[in-house]
Amino acid sequence: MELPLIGELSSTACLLSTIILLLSCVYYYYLRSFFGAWDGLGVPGPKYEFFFGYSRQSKGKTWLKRLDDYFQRYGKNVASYNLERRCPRLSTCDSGLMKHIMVKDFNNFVDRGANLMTTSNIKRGLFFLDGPDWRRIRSTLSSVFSSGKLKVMTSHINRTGENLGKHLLAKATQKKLIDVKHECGHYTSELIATLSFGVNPKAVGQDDDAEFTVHTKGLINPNPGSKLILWLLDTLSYFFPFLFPLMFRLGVLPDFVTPSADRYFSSTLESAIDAKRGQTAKKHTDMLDLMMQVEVQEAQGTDAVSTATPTGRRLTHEEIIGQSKLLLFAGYETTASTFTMCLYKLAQNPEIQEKVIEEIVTEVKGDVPTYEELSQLKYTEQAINETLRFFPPLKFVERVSKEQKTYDGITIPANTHIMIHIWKVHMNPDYWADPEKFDPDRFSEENKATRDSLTFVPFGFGPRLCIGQRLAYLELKAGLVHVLKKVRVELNETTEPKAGEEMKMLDETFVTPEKGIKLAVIPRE
Ligand code: HEM
Repeated sequence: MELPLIGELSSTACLLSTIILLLSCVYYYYLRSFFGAWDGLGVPGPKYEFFFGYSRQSKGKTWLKRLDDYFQRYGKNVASYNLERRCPRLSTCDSGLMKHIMVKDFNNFVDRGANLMTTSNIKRGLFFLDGPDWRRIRSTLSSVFSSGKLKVMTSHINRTGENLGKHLLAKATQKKLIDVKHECGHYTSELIATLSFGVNPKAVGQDDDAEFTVHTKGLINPNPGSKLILWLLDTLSYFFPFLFPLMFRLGVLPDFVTPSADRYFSSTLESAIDAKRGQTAKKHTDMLDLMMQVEVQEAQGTDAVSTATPTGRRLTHEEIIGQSKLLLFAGYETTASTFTMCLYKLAQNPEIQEKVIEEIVTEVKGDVPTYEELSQLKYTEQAINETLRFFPPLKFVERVSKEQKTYDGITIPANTHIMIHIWKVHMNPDYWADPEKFDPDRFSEENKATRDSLTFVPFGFGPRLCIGQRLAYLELKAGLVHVLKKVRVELNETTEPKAGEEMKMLDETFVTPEKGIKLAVIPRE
């Protein structure tokens, strides 16, 4: 074997060093292109230190805890850079600034910039849309959630609620414990299926998850293998930001939406739409019916955006399928986890549970509550709100700024990714006295009148507020009425966490207690 000559070696080394130097220069200028955005603006934060300091200072801590460290150190507004999106990032829990972003200067912060890497048409769902598409579809969907439509939905909700009440009473009579998340999940999954597209999976009362529930749970929940790949790529993309979009385009990245669940819902929805088209002169009650009323027939060659009416109320067939999938996803986990945590908190605080029962008994005259009676349940709503303050199903909401502007001395550069940290607002002692105490009276009319409304934002705020907020309250109140008319919930020696222990969640994205929640149910009469 011939050995390479010294001269050849040095020229190879020279070539390699030049390439490395060139790549470093390109990478440096690439980072500089967005890494200077906070310079001279005076907003405190780790900024450049973020790059390495993020992991070094906060070893072994979850990202929420790490962020908490930053809030402690820098205050309510923390400036850094979002390496994945290649833009400045502002993390905030400042109710004053939130008011500018979410309400006063909303037009500068319309977009959420949520880029879901998927080929599914759920991407056409309201949550993921920006700009004119978001405005058009938001105004169309608003009519689906009007008081009149919600009133009609109450009878569907009562049917499912009654079944849940009877099922829990049977468990109570048999002295069986209940897995609260399982029962509440079946309630909300049955409701969202019925209300969204008139299909009843009859989930309530079943031991196993119905096919519908399995797919709803799995829709945007990559399997552990995919999660690991996504996590690795996510970490690598801090150094090679082009990696994520490139691999997605090449089709080698796991889809964020589970393909089997996506196919299941596409075919279920297409069948439901076909069946509905075949019907003549019927009452329109579910969300799919309502969306079909404003559908633009693509077959007629009309383009939804350019032919939108002045009120912007038009939807294409593809958008209807996308909205339906999104409503399933958005409406299932959020409401199920709130119902679960509310029952848990009521079991932990029997005197508060007693007050809720008392109100239900006083206000709800018959076996099933009317829409009007549900709206009279003030204390019950206070208990739901206090649960949402403790356990907001979404930890943060996002916005992207259009132009650089200054609000109360804080300058936000253009194209900044803003993360509004709901959990930090809700647990902030500057806004809430004794935040760790569960106290529904914080939401009494008198207390509400003296509180800054931006300090309680489980559904977001302003024009991009959760569109399903009123439906969620309706489902939660009706659920509580049907359950508490039949049974009381109590802690049991198997209930986790034990008194004084912190509740651990499976991950930081959703409110899913690591060990589930088991409660005893006691018949009320
Ligand atoms: C306790 C239950 C729920 C909670 C806590 C919740 C929370 C949220 C939050 C925080 C946002 C973002 C708002 C913002 O950026 O300002 C949101 C958006 C949204 N939610 Fe909910 N949600 C719940 C139930 C529902 C239900 C039942 C539905 C529909 C069936 C729904 C549909 C949506 C949609 C479509 C959006 C996107 C709105 C837009 O971008 O215009 N949510 N939700």
